[in-house]
Amino acid sequence: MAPATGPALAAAHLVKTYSGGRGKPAVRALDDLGFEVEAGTVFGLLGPNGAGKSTTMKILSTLASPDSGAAYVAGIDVARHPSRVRRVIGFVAQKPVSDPSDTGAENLVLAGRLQGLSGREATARARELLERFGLTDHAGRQVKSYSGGMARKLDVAIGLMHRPEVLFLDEPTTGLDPEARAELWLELERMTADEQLTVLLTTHYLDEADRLADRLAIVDHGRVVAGGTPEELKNGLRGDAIIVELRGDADPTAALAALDRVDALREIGGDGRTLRARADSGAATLPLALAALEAAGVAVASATVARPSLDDVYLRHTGRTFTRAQESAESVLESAS
Ligand SMILES: Nc1ncnc2c1ncn2[C@@H]1O[C@H](COP(=O)(O)OP(=O)(O)OP(=O)(O)O)[C@@H](O)[C@H]1O
Repeated sequence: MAPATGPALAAAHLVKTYSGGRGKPAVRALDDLGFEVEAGTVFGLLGPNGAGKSTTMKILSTLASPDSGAAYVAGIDVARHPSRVRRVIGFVAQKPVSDPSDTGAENLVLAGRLQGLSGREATARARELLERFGLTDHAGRQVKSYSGGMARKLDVAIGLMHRPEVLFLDEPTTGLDPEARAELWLELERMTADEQLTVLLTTHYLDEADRLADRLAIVDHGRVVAGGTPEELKNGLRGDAIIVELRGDADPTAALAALDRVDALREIGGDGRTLRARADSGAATLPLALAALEAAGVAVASATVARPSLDDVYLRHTGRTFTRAQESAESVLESAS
């Protein structure tokens, strides 16, 4: 019988608290967080800013230690054997790692040499990765002349030089324009199909998680609040979402009360002028909802029916929409800076 192979990544009961500093309260970044990732798959950690994604990634990649709990990469205990773990992982951080005054090829070869490849091996691997990421024609140009998308692809290639078993991608498309994001998604999909790689991806883009991740953990306040494939998570929500945007002069409280009177609607909630509810059949229920709003004198700017999205999954598990969570995290970060 073949030996049982364990998960490529495992985090169990991770707790991490940062001291607040200068009289501020301590921050519990991770609060009993855990998940497992099967080898050869892409696993997404999805959550708004401050949810604890980067801290989790830092612990798994040996850059930080948890207060308690355990983490394993390729079956290796991260706390006990950090240098063994470092040999099997690649890490693509949010900030670029390439030297802007060197060429793309020089950056790759240097990264390979630092990872212990011979000059010949590094040159061959660099050529292979430049080809894979469509950078061959730009290999001899200084990185400072690259577009944001090209520089990001080079960062990913640098992380792959030593053929890691596990690649960490920390918010890979943050800061890229939509076209460059779409292109990088395509490259990442090709990369995971070609290389026998396990990928841990953090993102605060719902569409990115939906597109790239085989399985997801939705992280909120340092905990995994839901996990599964994107489809499983969405299918777990019965029925369609009805989204109503109120006109500026409409009263959201009166609108919520009006929707409450429609029997076919459930999980009614609101974020400012955007109201959401669920119904088994969105198309059949929308006219009833609009009639109830009209009868209550509530002016509607627009109304839509949508199949469940990851935003609905997030709302179900955290009680707030992803956009609202992201906005409030950003305002906390702004007031702290
Ligand atoms: N070095 C640190 N010192 C103090 N607090 C920290 C430190 N690093 C992270 N935190 C706090 O821990 C919490 C989790 O942060 P973390 O960076 O892990 O979240 P995240 O989900 O990755 O968010 P982001 O997308 O902004 O990186 C946040 O409240 C953050 O402010």
